[in-house]
Amino acid sequence: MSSPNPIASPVRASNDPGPVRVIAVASGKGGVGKTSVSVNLAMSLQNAGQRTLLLDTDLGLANVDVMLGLSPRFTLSDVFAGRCELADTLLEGPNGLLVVPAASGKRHMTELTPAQHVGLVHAFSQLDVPVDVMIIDNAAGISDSVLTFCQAAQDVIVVVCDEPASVTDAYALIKVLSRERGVTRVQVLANQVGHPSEGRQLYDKLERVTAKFLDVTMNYLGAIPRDEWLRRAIQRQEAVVDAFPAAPASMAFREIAKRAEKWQTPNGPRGHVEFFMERLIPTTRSATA
Ligand SMILES: Nc1ncnc2c1ncn2[C@@H]1O[C@H](COP(=O)(O)OP(=O)(O)OP(=O)(O)O)[C@@H](O)[C@H]1O
Repeated sequence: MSSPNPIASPVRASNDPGPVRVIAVASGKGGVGKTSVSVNLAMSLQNAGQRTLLLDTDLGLANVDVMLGLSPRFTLSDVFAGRCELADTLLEGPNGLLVVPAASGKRHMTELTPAQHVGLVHAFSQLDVPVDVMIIDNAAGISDSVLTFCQAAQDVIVVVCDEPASVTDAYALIKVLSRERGVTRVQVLANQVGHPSEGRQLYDKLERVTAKFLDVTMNYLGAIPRDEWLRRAIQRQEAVVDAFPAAPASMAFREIAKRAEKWQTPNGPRGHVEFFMERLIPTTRSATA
């Protein structure tokens, strides 16, 4: 197997971390900016002093590592193939951000079997790194994997943009999460907006229809402007918050991160998977072992 990964060695801080906050980023429709949101939100939280782990679960079209200019030696696909341990995949990104990369182009891997899900969450329970926040960058669509990761998270951010398909696909995702997976709260983030009011209008559109048909609490998280600096940062393989901190998108991401930091971690686990995910942190592990 691999040589020992320095990041994966026990580096637990002496102060016990609180429960890890798990935030899933999803969108329904592809290409709305979900990975850009995941990367920049994770980076903003890390820069604000939250020890953050960014998990790329998009096994079909992974690109978190590409966006951050990282060169994975192992990816999640290797974990599933038994070629390495989860700890071997851990990469250290800018400012100490931890990244678990997925593998691009493995279309057949986009759907995890229930056993692989259990294996993954079990592998997370074995990780011995202190983390305050875990951001999950999901694949587009409404696959079982997406639903499971969203269900496992304490908060779900649904990214929308100003395209009719984005709003209808976001609604379809929220509907399944609410009706089939017991998700009761959804944060909506509008991306690529031309004007702040555009974000609010998108949210209102979505909220009207969810209020009518679904039993789910919606919250407007805010908007990220359409920003040429973000595209340039992608070309430089950096998070825009690091490459161009004064860019409008960077300022918006920092605001969103501040809001996310204030979210209350629920007292009890929502479901079986969340129970295991919470074992990511050592204190809970000993309490639940
Ligand atoms: N706020 C923004 N301003 C300008 N361009 C943006 C913004 N957000 C995303 N983009 C553009 O949209 C493209 C797609 O973004 P991204 O890869 O983050 O989307 P995605 O939803 O994760 O896609 P996929 O579904 O394929 O994983 C980016 O390469 C970038 O050019």
